Amino acid sequence: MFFASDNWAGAHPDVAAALSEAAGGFDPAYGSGAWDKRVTARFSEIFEREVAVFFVSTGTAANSLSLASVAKVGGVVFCHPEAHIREDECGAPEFLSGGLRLHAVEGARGKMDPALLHEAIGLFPPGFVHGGRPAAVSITQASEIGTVHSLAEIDAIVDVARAHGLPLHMDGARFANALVALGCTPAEMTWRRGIDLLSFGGTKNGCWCAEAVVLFDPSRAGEFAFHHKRAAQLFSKSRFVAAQFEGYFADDLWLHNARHANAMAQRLASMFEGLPTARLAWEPDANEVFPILKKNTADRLKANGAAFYDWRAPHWYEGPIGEDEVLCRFVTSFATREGDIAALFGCLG
Ligand SMILES: Cc1ncc(COP(=O)(O)O)c(C=O)c1O
Ligand SMILES: C[C@@H](O)[C@H](N)C(=O)O
Repeated sequence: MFFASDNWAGAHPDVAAALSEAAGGFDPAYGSGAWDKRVTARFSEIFEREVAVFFVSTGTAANSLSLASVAKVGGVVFCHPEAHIREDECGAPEFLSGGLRLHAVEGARGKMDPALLHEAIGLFPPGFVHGGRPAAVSITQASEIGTVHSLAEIDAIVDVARAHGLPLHMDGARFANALVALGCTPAEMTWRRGIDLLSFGGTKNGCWCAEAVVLFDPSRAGEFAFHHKRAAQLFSKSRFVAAQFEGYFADDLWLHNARHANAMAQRLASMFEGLPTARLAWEPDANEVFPILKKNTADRLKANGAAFYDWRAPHWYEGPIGEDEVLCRFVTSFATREGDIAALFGCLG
């Protein structure tokens, strides 16, 4: 009954098979081999335009290098207070960019409020060296609290960023989950809306260790390559990341995995809503479920072997959480089975 994180799930057998298949023979190293070229071409097909792709080891690396590539001296990146780049990357974006600062912009359900974003950017008037200067805007899709920006919500954020001449980064650690939740195309959810740089995550959705930075303006690849190498993210045997993505994209496995994970989250959510000792803090849009449980219910689930996290209530969340209650996070994945959910609730009798 593992619901702590989709990071706990293993690799999908088809991705594992693709990796094994790539083990034999020789192929040029450092991103210049046949696998690399094939997978870069596949990314361009998926996004319906030529893109530059750089494999990295973690989502933190993808986020940090994306932001480093648009950094300026005294630069400020605008993101939600709960953004992973601000809360869970130990200063890597700031460090790898040579000192970018992250400025939090409030908004409900894990998504920045465009009006507040416009206001925040205005706090940094041109030439006011003391405060620094705007450098980029970053959104997370799907968000850290399992919500998904609608296309209109992305447009509203992009409009503000464009009005101020700022590039847009998307943290897509759970990109596939958001994509299938919206039912749109990868292009519609990214560059056609004005997204410039994408952290594309495969690890949580069935890969062993496969993350990538996707540049929708391939002319930026030359400069990005130096950020990538300096951060020690240029894999010598990059074919083994490429091979994972090849298996991941084959027969739309990535979309099937994400649809399954999201469906399991919906199932989990409906089960919580049927419990007298639980209620949903907010509806899940993707594969993360946030119920408020009676503490003794949470304790019983853990005592029976369920793995999930207690979660700090976001400050935009106004719903009451009683003294005898706790907000929790349950994450589903491609590997979650109906039986896992039945077992979770079975132990409550
Ligand atoms: C929203 C989000 N972004 C990025 C990441 C990347 O993190 P990591 O560096 O652990 O791969 C995670 C990890 O779970 C995440 O939840
Ligand atoms: C750091 C932790 O939050 C991780 N990103 C997860 O979602 O499980």
